[in-house]
This record gives sequence, structure tokens and C-alpha cells, in this order.
Amino acid sequence: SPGTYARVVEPRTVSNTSYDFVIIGGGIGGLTVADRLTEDPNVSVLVVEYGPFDQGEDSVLIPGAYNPFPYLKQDLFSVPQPGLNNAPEFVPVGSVVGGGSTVNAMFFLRTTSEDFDSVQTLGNLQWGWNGFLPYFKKSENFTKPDPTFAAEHNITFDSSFHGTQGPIHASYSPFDYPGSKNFWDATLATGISALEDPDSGESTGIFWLLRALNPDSETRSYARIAHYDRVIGSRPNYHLIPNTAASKILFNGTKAVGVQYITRSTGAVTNVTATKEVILAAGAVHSPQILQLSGVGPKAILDKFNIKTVLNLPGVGTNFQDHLDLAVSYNFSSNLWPSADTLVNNATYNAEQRALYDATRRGPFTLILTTGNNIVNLPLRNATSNWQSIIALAQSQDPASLLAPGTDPTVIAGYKVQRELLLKRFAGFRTPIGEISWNTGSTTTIYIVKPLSRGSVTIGSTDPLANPLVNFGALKDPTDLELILAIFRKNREIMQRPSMQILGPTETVPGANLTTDEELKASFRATLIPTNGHACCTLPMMPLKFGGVVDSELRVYGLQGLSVVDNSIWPIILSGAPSATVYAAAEKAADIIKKRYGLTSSG
Ligand SMILES: Cc1cc2nc3c(=O)[nH]c(=O)nc-3n(C[C@H](O)[C@H](O)[C@H](O)COP(=O)(O)OP(=O)(O)OC[C@H]3O[C@@H](n4cnc5c(N)ncnc54)[C@H](O)[C@@H]3O)c2cc1C
Repeated sequence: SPGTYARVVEPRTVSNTSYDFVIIGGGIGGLTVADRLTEDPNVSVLVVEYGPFDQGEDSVLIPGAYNPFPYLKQDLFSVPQPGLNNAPEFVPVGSVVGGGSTVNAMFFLRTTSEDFDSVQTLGNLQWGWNGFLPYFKKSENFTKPDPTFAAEHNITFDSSFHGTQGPIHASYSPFDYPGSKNFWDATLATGISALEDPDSGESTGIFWLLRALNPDSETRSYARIAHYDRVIGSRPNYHLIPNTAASKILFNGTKAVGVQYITRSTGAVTNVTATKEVILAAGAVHSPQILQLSGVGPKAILDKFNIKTVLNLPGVGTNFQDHLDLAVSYNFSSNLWPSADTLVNNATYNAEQRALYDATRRGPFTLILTTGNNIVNLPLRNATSNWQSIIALAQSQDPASLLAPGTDPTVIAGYKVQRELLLKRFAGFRTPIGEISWNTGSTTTIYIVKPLSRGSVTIGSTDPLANPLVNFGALKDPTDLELILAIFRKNREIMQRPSMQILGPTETVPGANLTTDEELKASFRATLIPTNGHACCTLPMMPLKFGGVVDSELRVYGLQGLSVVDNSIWPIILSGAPSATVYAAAEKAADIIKKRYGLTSSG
């Protein structure tokens, strides 16, 4: 209803005013922090958001009608990727209030506790798993599945790891296609074990996926509802302007004192003052762009565009990482009915099931089509007996030569320590490096979640409305291709087990006829997507000597009054899907910032 938008302020209302905090970006990090800071009625917050509000479209709210494209930034492509036959690749980022949470596939999956050990090892003692778990719980409203349904479908969980009072709903789709059981059994037959709860800190094995799904309405639970609509009626101190691009952070010396923004419909430029802090939450692709446009970043880049240097900070925009995404396709001669394909190919079934959903909130429309409910998370050692030679291949690489020429020595040093840490994880059993998910129809998706290659984000012009140059750095390190091969071959093994074979699968892409490592790798280079929309790590929380950009309290080094609260802060990409962890990290960030200024939580 229009009433929910009551606090959307007109640009003219904002101009020449001042707020305690100005937050750039109304995605997961930005809205979570805005919500928590405005619990203190004496604090004023403005969120500047590039995109519009969604209009409650089915494509946003209903899992079975999911379509992210209308709210993705349509014209954002990477620079050509030499590792992928020189193709430029689409860069998916949500450009809408709620950011990625409005467009994502609703995987609500934490990461292994070993990822937090890594964050700690890289200089952030107060970011351990045990201290972080309360923030996971605070952000979450977990609903148990129906016990009969759970028993029939291999759903297990440990309630002690979940929160039930938080703003984001986490629940299981109350539907599955029959083929999932075949996949489950085939996976177990390869020696992979069932995992009780992937949100417990242990995250390897096969398990049922939790989704950011409201179990009453079976619709998306996302930051716009959870951290804006939910509270806005009682928060005159919480303002948000949509359709507005932050163009730069304003500095007085090295202190951030405000934000300049552009009203996209008119091009009008406005300055707004932040008396306490500017908080950067434009996501891992745009936050480094905004910093560079504001004069904070590698000096050579700032000089190239004649931008006055506020601070030479070499790490800004380096260390770019994302999950890799490989689709494997099949024909089935005797697949079970229905499958995920039925909803796509059979209009009668689709109409019946939509009517069922509308009437009862049950059936396949409670499920996102592209991936199944079952996920297999694999550490390298459980994927291949070749794990030692893969680690040896990685060790034989010269890290400096895998980064762009001229990369700052601190950034190279940080990359080296990350690689050493990652290779230790590769030799263990607790960090997944890959995931497999069969959608019960024609597609299995393989994700590589711990790539060794690194990319970058840099400005390509001084126009704040132009896209930055995104370089995935895909497959720069040849080890990444071996990781894909290992998971791919494990997936073939699963497909060859009797409970999948009775469905009569024939692999059509890459194709059953491709058998040698070289044939398969050539196919991967042609079909791999270098992103799962999980861009991260471009303003990493690491020591300055390792190319870090923010300290353990999320403050940008060398500046005052500027914090970062989005998915840019991780040093190494998380194994899990990012959103659950970004919500929790933003809850932690809000506590850190509240403490810094003595704010209350009375809201
Ligand atoms: C298609 C897709 C599918 C995904 N699927 C999943 C999934 O199933 N599970 C999961 O956990 N994660 C998924 N993700 C990833 C997840 O949604 C993101 O990692 C998460 O949203 C990152 O949060 P953030 O706060 O860093 O940034 P975002 O949520 O992206 O928010 C950044 C916000 O900043 C705004 N912005 C950018 N530039 C400016 C500017 N100049 N001025 C003002 N505002 C600006 C953007 O419009 C955006 O709203 C998916 C992402 C995509 C794109």
C-alpha cells in the first residue's frame, strides 16, 4: 500500500539537510544497519539507493514465478575474460530497494565455521564463529518443517543453532519433486554423508536447503520488508530516497562529512551532510567504485583520471571474488513425474499448480525452479583422490604473476597469505570447495565456492553513472579448472549410481562423449559462468600490510567517519550463499557502530 512508502522522502526535502548517518546503498547491509541504528529515536539516518522500490510483482515474491532480471542492472558486463575464450560476462547485481535480497534465489545458507577461523587468522580476532553465531540467530526467524514432511524428505536440523525472533524468515519449501530422493540416495551411495544442519558451522555433506521464505504466505522474505516496511511506520528518523545514485563521498581532509548524490530522473546533484558517519553499503561491485570516485584507492588509478587523492589505499577494488557456476544438462528417458521441467513444459500442470498455490500456498510454486532442495557440499578431499596434486599445482604458481601487472606489494602479500590458508583448508575436511545441486529436471548446477583466482573493480571514467570495469579474473589460476573438473567428475559418479541410472540420464552438455580432462576443460572454458551473483571481498577486512581496506571494526584505514557494511568486507569468499552471513555481519556492524557513538536500542 502507498502508506508503506510514507518515509520515502522527496529529493527536495533532503537537500541541504543533515543526518547523523548517510548510508550509501539500500541492499542487505545498508537496510539492516539503517533499521538497527534508527532504533535510537535520537538518531537520524538517510539511505541513498540507486534503484526503485519493487511493486510486489510475482517475479519478486513467488518462488515458482522467480525472475531476477527486471531488477538487475541490465547493462553491466565485465571486461573480456581471457580464461573464458575472451567473452565479456554479465555481472548480476540487484538495483532495487533490498539489493540482492530482492532478486536472489533465496538460498539461506550460512558458511562453514572454518571461514570465520580464516577471517580471524587474517587479523580479525573478534570475528570468530562463537561470537558471530548470536548475530546469525538475531537476524533469523526459523520455522521448523512439518514433522511428517521432514521425515519423508530427509530434512534434518538442529534448533539450537537457529533464531526464531529475527526479521528474516527462514523456512523449507513444503514441496519437493519425487526425483530428489533418487539424487539423495545416489549421493549417499558414493560415500558422501548426510549433514544434520548446514547452519551449525559444519557444512559438508548432502542436506536440505533452507530458504529466505515466509512460511505463512510462502513468499520471499527480504531486506525491504524485514528492515524497512516492518519498522518504517514508527521511525520518523529513518529516511530513504530511491532512484538516486551516490556519486561521491565528501571529505574534509581525511574525515568523511557527507555524500553527493544524483537524482537519476533529473540529473540534479545534491550534497547531504553526515554528522557522525558515512556508511558504505553499495555492494562489492559499486562500493569500491564510489571510493575511487571519491579519491580513495590505488593512486595510479586516481591519477589516471585526474581525481584528487584523498588517500592512496592500494587495496580498494582488488581481491574481487565470486562463485563459479557450471550448468550440466541431461535428457532423461524415464524421469519421474512431475519434475522441475514439468512446470516449464506443461502449461496445464503449471496452471493447476499456480491455482493450488494461490488457494493453499502449497505445491511447486513454493520452490524456485532453477535449483533443487538438496545440496551437496564437498571439500576437495571428498571430491577427488587427486587432491594432493591439485594442491601441489596451486603451490607451484607464482601469486604475483596471477595479479595485474603493477599490483601493490601489500596486495600481493595479502594474496599470498590467503592462498596459504586456502590450501590448508583444501587439505582438510571442513571447508567445501564445491557444490552440486540437481533440479530434478534437465539441469544440474555445479558451483565452485573457493576459487583461487582474483579479479578487480576499477573505475573506467569519472562519470558516476557509468559502470565500473569489472574483471572476474576467471580461471587466472589454472588450479581453478582442476577444482571444477574434480566436482564435475564427482557429479558424474553420482549420476552413475543405480538410483539415478533408473531415470535414464544422458548428459548432453558438456556431453557424455567428452571424457578426457582436456576435452572437459575446453568445454568448461566455453560454458562456465564466472559469477553466481556473489561478488565480494573488494574492500577486505585485513591488515594494511596485506592490502586490507577496513579494520576489524569496519572503518576504512586512514580516514575518519567512514565504515563499510556490505559483502565487500570478507578477505576470502564465503563457502555458503552470502546473504545469511551478510545479514548477520550487518547486525554485528550495527552493534559496533552503536557502541562507537553510545546509541541505544530502544526502538
Ligand atoms: C541473481 C542473484 C542471485 C543470488 N542468489 C543468492 C542466493 O540464492 N542466496 C544468497 O545468499 N545470495 C544470493 N545472491 C547474493 C546476495 O543477494 C548478495 O551477496 C547480497 O545481496 C549482498 O549484499 P550487499 O549488502 O553487499 O549488497 P546488495 O544487497 O547488492 O546491495 C547494494 C545496494 O547498493 C545499491 N547501489 C549500488 N550503487 C549505488 C550508488 N552509487 N548509489 C546508491 N546505491 C547504490 C544497489 O542498487 C543495491 O541495492 C544472489 C545475487 C544475485 C544478483
